[in-house]
Amino acid sequence: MSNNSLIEVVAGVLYNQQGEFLLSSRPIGKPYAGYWEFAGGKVETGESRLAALQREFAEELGIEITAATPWLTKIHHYEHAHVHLHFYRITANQWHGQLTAREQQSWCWQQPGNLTVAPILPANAPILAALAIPTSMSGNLNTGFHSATPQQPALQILPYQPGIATTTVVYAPASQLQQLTKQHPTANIWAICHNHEQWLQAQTAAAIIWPVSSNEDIQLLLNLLQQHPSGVPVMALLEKSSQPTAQPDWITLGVHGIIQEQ
Ligand SMILES: Nc1nc2c([nH]c(=O)n2[C@H]2C[C@H](O)[C@@H](COP(=O)(O)OP(=O)(O)OP(=O)(O)O)O2)c(=O)[nH]1
Repeated sequence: MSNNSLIEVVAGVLYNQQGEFLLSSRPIGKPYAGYWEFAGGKVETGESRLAALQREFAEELGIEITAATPWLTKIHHYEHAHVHLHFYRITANQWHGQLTAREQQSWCWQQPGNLTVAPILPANAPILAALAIPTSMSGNLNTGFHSATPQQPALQILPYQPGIATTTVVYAPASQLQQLTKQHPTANIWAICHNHEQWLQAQTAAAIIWPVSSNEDIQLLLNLLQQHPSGVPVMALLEKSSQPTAQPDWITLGVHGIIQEQ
């Protein structure tokens, strides 16, 4: 199937001041009516993605979005349409107005990692899992990483080793991902990447870890985020030795979160 037959869709993960995000139910009359989704919809011809997001949030929820950060992208084939989904994050200070259900839909605030509504749109399950990944972590590649602030969902990830419990979240070099996934199909594996080839391999991982120790690492990551937006969340691992290097504004460039090396 050519890319031309893909329908471009934008969807926004809208946050409130408490760090909760918004889900809405799809109105009656649409495919998957009653399923929960992020507000959004199809990009119209000649419209930018941000403009589409602003229009959809105004039409569906009566609020104004002033900015949004590109986050994950995903292609999904439904029976009714083949969609290219572009997910954005919208922080509490990037929108204003009174939330109003303008399409007879329901909406509710949800905590990352603790969903209380069902069913959700089939394409959205990995997206909701990604939301439960903290945006701030610390640790090091030898011993593992953990959430850095108490407000974040708690998470610990450990280096992969044979025999480790499959309920543990682990990381391994991207080159080993395929083999490890075959051995442990249900495991939650993050992939460490340093280059373009590994970035593509890692698109089946639960998340990408991108170690940053030089300006070249930064440049390559920024190019990849631009040219091959990721379907899985990307964590920039800021190595101690890289601290004097000027850091870009990672989150607005599409990185999910930061891991500070300790
Ligand atoms: N809005 C939204 N759509 C999603 C999400 N996840 C997902 O797979 N989709 C799919 C469902 C639909 O096939 C497509 C969005 O199309 P839509 O029918 O909601 O778009 P729209 O509001 O522009 O609809 P319409 O004007 O054509 O009635 O993307 C999501 O989180 N939010």
